[in-house]
Amino acid sequence: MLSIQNLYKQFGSLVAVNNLELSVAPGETVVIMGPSGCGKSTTIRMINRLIEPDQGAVMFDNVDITRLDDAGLRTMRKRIGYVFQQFNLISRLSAIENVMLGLVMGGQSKEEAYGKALAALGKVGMEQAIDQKPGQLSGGQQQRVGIARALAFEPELMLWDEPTASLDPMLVREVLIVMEELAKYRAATMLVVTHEIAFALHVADRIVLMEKGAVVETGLPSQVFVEPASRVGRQYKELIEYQLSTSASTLAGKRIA
Ligand SMILES: Nc1ncnc2c1ncn2[C@@H]1O[C@H](COP(=O)(O)OP(=O)(O)OP(=O)(O)O)[C@@H](O)[C@H]1O
Repeated sequence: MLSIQNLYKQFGSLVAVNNLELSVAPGETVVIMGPSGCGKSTTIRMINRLIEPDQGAVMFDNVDITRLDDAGLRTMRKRIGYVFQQFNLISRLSAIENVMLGLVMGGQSKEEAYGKALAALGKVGMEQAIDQKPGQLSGGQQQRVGIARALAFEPELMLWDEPTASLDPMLVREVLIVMEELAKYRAATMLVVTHEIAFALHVADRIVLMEKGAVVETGLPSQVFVEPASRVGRQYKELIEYQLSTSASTLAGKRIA
């Protein structure tokens, strides 16, 4: 469904993405991980051209997104949902107005947009708060509205750029649960950049590990995190083992276990 070929991006003298190759099959949930600055966000943003690639192709349904003109790109973006790290909601608009806005701007009638926005807010468990303004919502609720805004277009592909990174740790879970549900029901093909290891282990069909702008390893979570073939994979394995051992001993020490 999505095939990224030879993708390259340089900022000044810094090579952020270096001839990256990556494919995602229909319905798959692929999680991209790797150290800070390895080019994850730049890659995901080049797919819908929030960042223009210097070279390479992004084939989606046999169309090269990098070669689309403005009108073609606008049409294509309706098929590709994008969830940002920052929620980017408009503070003077209610939750449902935020979700409706893109639909109405895309030419849909208010009635049609309202119906789709309501359904999308229902999918993220926000039907009780449709009239609240962003300032009245928690960070987790705001991000769920951000997810509904993408879902309202019924996208075939959803791109997630660190969707929990701006959240208080106590609110991360509610967003991960929504993402897990979407992955479970294959609501869309999902390409997710995240540092949430538990989500990657539990929900991803496939993990892609990046280092220095390129893919260094790809495989099932059970392969990549258990028998890693790359340096980055071994670092994640050690991190997971450390987290498991410290949580187990802490729980035992606190007599919770
Ligand atoms: N607009 C820009 N101008 C200059 N350098 C940039 C720009 N955007 C990203 N970079 C640099 O490109 C490299 C890759 O950045 P990117 O944000 O893609 O990394 P990342 O893997 O998503 O990191 P993180 O996990 O910290 O978000 C980094 O060295 C970053 O500083």
